[in-house]
Amino acid sequence: MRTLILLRHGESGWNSQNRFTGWIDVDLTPRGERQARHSGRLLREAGLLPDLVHTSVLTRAIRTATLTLEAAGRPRIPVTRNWRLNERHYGALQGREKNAVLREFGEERFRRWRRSYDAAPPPAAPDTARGLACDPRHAGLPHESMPRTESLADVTARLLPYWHDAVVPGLRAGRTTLVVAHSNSLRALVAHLDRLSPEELPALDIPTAMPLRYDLDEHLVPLVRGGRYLDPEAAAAAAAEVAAEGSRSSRPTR
Ligand SMILES: O=C(O)[C@@H](CO)OP(=O)(O)O
Repeated sequence: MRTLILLRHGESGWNSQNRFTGWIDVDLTPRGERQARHSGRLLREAGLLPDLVHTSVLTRAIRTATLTLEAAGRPRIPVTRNWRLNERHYGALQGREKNAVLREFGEERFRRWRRSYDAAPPPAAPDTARGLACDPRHAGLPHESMPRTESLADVTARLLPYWHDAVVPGLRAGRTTLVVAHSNSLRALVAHLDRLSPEELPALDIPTAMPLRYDLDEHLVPLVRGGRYLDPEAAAAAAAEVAAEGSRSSRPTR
């Protein structure tokens, strides 16, 4: 059996302000830091100690991984970072308040942009892609392929090569593997593992900083479809909050 743990970063500044974030590099709030440490304690209590870690190149995932590993008592294990685990590029919606986007474009478009498989939000301005191309974190991503918006299908297409080339070998070698990423890169990964259909995808919401355990057979098929959250009740409540974004106001950052 192989064990994979999926973890969305803790609350970021723009999560608390209810803003679309995407590739914008927003840091954790103090609450997000506490959530990350709590995730580490949950791992330790469950005796689920990672051997390998993969994160995106975004600060909120990198810092969540660091704080989680410290609290789990595994601060020095190998961590690999790659842009392919980044959040979905949310195009021109990045930085905008979810409530305002819902009011401006209506429920149906808002839902399609957030949770459908194939709809991409309107693209960001071309100069944003030029800025990303200069960032050394995206070395290996050709300038002309730098995204200006992404659907979940696009995220799946850029994520799966990393899954197969970098994550799967560790799992096959029997290493307990932690992947610290984002709402939509993890939705893409869960959809792949659980073979979710495009019709099942809209109902999938990943809460912040709730470790999700997948035990996989030798073909990397989950023994339990959907995996198991280490704290299932808290995860269900937090996932319902994510689903309701757009209709909630921002949260004070403490
Ligand atoms: O804004 C984003 O980048 C993501 C995560 O916060 O939003 P959503 O969960 O709505 O896809």
